[in-house]
Amino acid sequence: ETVINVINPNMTVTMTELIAKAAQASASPHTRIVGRTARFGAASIEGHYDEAIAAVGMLKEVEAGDAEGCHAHVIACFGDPGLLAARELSAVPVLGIAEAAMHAASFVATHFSIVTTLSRTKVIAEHLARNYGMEQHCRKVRAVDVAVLDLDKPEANVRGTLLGECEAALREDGIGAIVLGCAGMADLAQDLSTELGIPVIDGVAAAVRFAEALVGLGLKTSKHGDLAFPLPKARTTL
Ligand SMILES: NC(=O)NC1=NC(=O)NC1=O
Repeated sequence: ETVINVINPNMTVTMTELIAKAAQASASPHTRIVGRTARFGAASIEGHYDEAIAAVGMLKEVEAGDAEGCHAHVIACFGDPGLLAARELSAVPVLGIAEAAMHAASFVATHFSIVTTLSRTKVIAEHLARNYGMEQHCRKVRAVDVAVLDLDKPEANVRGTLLGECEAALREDGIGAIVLGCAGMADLAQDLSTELGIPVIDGVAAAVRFAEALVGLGLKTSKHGDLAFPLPKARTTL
């Protein structure tokens, strides 16, 4: 059995449930998904400050997963908060949903656009695309301006707004695929992909399958050099 620790770095349990459901739907039969929720940080992550404090709570859940002997971690927030810190901390593979989604999109299209939540978080996705060497593939980061915790509210009409933004991207951006820029959109990818007739990628599903692939390849996070375990020293623990 492969155990994948899927961490919601925000503190909203209903989002963890949506994420874990999407993760299990994507996983192979012999993979067990353990969904974990950050117990320190923010109810939702919508900016640099939220990401900084959420990373601390996320890292505690990496420790919990490692203590349980999980085979890989998925950081299920589109900012990939604390990704390299988690890779230092853990010896098993750690994937962020943004990195996984962008790579999946680059395998099926020459160019893609990202559709995320609030306009103020677009810069975070732009920084990630640059850091991941994806600037040649990522044409544009768009936003639907729906708050993360409103994504599951019927009155927010997220599906309709997302569909409209995706159609504009298809018309204007010269792309072949769309990346959904929030873990809270995980349940919408399939439906939008069918409606638009193009790959619409949810990073939760992509990260779970890539994690299974790395485990299957016997690959673990390298502890030589940059991602070696953190140096022992006095630290404030939660
Ligand atoms: N772009 C985003 O809004 N990302 C996210 N904020 C969260 O709280 N979870 C996400 O995936």
